[in-house]
Amino acid sequence: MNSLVKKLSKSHQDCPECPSPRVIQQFFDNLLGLLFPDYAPELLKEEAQVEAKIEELKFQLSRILIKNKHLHGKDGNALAEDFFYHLEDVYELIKKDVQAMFDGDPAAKSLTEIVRCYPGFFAIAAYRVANLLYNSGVYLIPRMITEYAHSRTGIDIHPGASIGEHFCIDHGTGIVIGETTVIGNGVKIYQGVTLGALSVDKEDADKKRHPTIEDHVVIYAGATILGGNTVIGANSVIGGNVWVTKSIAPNSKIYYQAKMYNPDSEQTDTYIIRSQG
Ligand SMILES: CC(=O)OC[C@H](N)C(=O)O
Repeated sequence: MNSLVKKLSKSHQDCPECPSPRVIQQFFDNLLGLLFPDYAPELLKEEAQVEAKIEELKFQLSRILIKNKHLHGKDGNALAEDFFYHLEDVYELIKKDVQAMFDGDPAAKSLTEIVRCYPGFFAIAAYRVANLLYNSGVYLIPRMITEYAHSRTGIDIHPGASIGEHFCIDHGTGIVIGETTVIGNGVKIYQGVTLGALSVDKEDADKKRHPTIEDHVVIYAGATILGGNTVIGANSVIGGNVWVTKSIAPNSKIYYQAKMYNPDSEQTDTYIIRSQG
């Protein structure tokens, strides 16, 4: 017991001022409530209240970044200023995602429903906020934000992924989008989709390991698309449970056609690839 006390005491002493997950989660929840009143615990009825909330959150973020300089090596105040300077762009992007999720789901009755209920909204909003920080050279805090969304929604989007406008996730549980994934505009994906690496060698850390999904591709539930050189051409449809490790031409439809069990037949399951048109 004495040795455990000693070990724990040393690890507490050695731990830099790590931001706890709870601090980061609170910051993100408050930010989301500022951007989307449907998500806010209390409405900000006056412009002055909005301004005050922005200043409060900017102060919180700069405190976190200043206290944790070892995570980025930069000026925390300048990073926080820069983050809030670009926040309007992120806000506009998330609004387009909300519209895409509304347009993409016949079951959605209102934009409010998307913000209040859809896991895709929460996960994409977390990704967009995290990606803004990630692109300014801060790494651990964005990972904590997207992991918070992962724990809430089951949707795992790496903050380093690059995702275009009007991104739609419906249902979403079990989605994995890797660090070097590139996704174009107007892409729609369903639950259980993996955009992953073909191999997970540590030496490949600086390489593009995850696929590129071009504009207006739809990927149905459970599909797995792997590899940094794999490109899914624009306007393609990837069917449920399909496993793809090679590029697919634009306008393709690829789906897995399961055969019914027939004891008199030798037939096995087949993949079908064909062009739309
Ligand atoms: C999504 C995925 O393939 O993850 C594997 C590994 N974490 C990597 O980034 O390569």
